[in-house]
Amino acid sequence: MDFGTAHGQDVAEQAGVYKTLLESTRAIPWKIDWATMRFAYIGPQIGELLGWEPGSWRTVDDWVARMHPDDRDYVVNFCVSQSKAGVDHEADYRALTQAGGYVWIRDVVHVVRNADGEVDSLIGFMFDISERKRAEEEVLRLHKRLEMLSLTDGLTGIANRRMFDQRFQAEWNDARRSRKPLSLVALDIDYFKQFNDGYGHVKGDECLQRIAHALKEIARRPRDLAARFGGEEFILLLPDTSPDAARAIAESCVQAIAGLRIPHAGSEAGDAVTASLGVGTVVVAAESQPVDFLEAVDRALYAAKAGGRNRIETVPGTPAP
Ligand SMILES: Nc1nc2c(ncn2[C@@H]2O[C@H](COP(=O)(O)OP(=O)(O)OP(=O)(O)O)[C@@H](O)[C@H]2O)c(=O)[nH]1
Repeated sequence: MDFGTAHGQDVAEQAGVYKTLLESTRAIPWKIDWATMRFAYIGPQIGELLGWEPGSWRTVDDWVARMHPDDRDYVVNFCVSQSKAGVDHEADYRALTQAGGYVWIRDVVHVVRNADGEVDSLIGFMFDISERKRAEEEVLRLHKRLEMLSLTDGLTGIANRRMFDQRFQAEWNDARRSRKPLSLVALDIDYFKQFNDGYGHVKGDECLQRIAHALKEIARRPRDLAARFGGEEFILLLPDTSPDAARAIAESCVQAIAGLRIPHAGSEAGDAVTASLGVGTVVVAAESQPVDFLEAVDRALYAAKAGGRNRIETVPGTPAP
């Protein structure tokens, strides 16, 4: 019996089994020779996944060239430094397909050292993680949407009280640093209870929507914000806005609402929908509080109500422009 041949056959058979195993998994095996930086092997599955034939993967440059440009620097630097240090690692990146698309890959890399402890080669597996990435992106998208919804008023689609509170605090802090005037315009629809009673809640909702839309058109500078404060009350946050400019914006609100000509037979302030407004401007001092300013503007609004409605009142002591 020729043991040598039998042993040789066993080894060959075993190698065949391993090759079949490697090439029938969904993960794509590969090997790079460290000295030459050439692919010693890449599984044929790569052709199925990316469209590039196995033979076209010659050197690491082919790998780098077929990576999304935005991922390239980070992934290459990371993999090279880990490999040089002899540390096993993994990296996620988008691989270019022959058709011009991208597939998310997780590359899991093992650093093989020779008897002297020097890096001999890299072997690894590429996994197609597109599904997982899609799921992650979907979660992120839903999260952003949820966050946006939590800051938006459901009826009118403009900012809600929560968003106003956040932005007001941020602008307050900014105004304190910059010493630039910060203005608020608070607006409450007149005799809205009678409107609902006379025309019904659906028309009431429609009225709120139209007014919200008009206010959003007025608060149009990038940092301005029109928000529904609650019920039939709205508020405009106007950073870097002088008392005169804030007053002019309040007047625009009055005109815009008049321009909508929403009939309101039950109003004692006219035969169309009107609003009462409070306006205030502050140059923020170190010790002053946003809530005090907001309350002062709200008091001006109620002074406008008490004064007969369909008018604008200004917070007393509003600083000169
Ligand atoms: N249709 C509709 N009505 C609302 C909504 N939110 C608040 N309201 C109504 O707004 C009305 C507010 O009434 P009041 O607070 O008495 O104020 P008003 O009738 O406008 O009186 P003045 O503000 O004093 O002129 C109530 O009838 C609420 O039901 C809403 O989302 N949709």
